[in-house]
Amino acid sequence: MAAKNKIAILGSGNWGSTVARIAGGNAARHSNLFDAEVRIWVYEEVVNGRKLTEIINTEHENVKYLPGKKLPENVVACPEPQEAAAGANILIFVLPHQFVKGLCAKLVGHLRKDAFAVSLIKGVDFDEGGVVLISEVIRKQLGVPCAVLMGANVANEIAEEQFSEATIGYRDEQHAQLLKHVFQTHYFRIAGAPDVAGVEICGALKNIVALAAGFCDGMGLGNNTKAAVIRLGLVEMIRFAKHYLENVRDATFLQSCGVADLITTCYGGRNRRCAEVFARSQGAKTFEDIEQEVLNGQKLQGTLTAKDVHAIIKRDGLLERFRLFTSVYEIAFCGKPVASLLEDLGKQELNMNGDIS
Ligand SMILES: NC(=O)C1=CN([C@@H]2O[C@H](COP(=O)(O)OP(=O)(O)OC[C@H]3O[C@@H](n4cnc5c(N)ncnc54)[C@H](O)[C@@H]3O)[C@@H](O)[C@H]2O)C=CC1
Ligand SMILES: O=C(CO)COP(=O)(O)O
Repeated sequence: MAAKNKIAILGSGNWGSTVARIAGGNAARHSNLFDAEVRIWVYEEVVNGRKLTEIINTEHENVKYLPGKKLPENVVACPEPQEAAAGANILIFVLPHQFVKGLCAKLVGHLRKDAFAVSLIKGVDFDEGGVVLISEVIRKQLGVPCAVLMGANVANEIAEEQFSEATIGYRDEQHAQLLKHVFQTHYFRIAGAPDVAGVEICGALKNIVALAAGFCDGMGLGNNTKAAVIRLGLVEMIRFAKHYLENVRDATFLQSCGVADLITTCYGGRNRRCAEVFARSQGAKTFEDIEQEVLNGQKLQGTLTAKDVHAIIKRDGLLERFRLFTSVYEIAFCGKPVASLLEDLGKQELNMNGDIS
């Protein structure tokens, strides 16, 4: 008899813990489909004198990253990733993208033969060849297929069970159908798109645009400016996706992973919040200072992505085609004044033919 589907969650931050509420609930509810126990890998740390894994396994709450929300009792915290992944065939990767290679290195040789992954990670990697999606990093390092799930998903709102949507980007339709059962609830609605690259790159790039939106907020600007920044950012996201990746579908940008995630992050995300603080500090604080001061251990993904994206578009002589991405990088890392964002955007001639290419 085939082994039962078993879910492991690799990562336990703000989104990882929220997803543990959802996947834990669904594993218990769909007992015909899933083993009830869901293990979650927790990067061990001491919180109020106790190990975080011990707190989660006794209080059923991640008091540091998702305080005030109970996790289902069938969610079991493990300090070692191999222990969390043992016996699981559905591996949910949900940790800051800078840590994914180190995690995968520990998992090599410890996975079930029929294991497959889904990445909820919003970031991107680069090598000499160009853009490397995080789902590709996972697929190559572990030798497992990897889908993605992205969307307009500010974790705290989903933990409140407010209605929202997400998009699964997949290659294997059977995996996607099973993943829908892992994630879907009455308040968290799942769509699919056979476009892993398109879904994933939207999730990574919108974080750069969110920094620009936060700069606008920090300068005290209003809704029209932010809407323009969101639109210009979306154009650059589409341009970047089409330039660097193959077969990205136009329809993907209209899914939750596209325009909806861009909007929610530009209004309610951590990248936006930290960029606002950065702009108000007028050069007195770095993003590293602000991440530590504002996020209590949570991590920014947009600044790293802005740096990496800038390196590749500079290498390829494309800075003029990506003025918003370039400007965000120069403001965040090169000491350019925040107001230069709008000067830079104002220098580009807009098309009179309705074209956005
Ligand atoms: N929080 C949100 O609203 C959403 C987050 N995401 C994405 O999900 C991914 C994970 O984010 P969150 O769960 O929010 O995490 P988080 O930013 O809330 O927490 C950081 C996590 O990193 C862990 N960590 C710290 N140092 C580490 C190390 N050296 N090695 C491994 N782990 C370490 C911490 O223990 C913690 O679990 C990110 O790519 C993010 O963009 C996606 C949708 C929504
Ligand atoms: O991805 C997110 C919402 O979908 C969260 O964005 P932040 O990482 O900026 O909070």
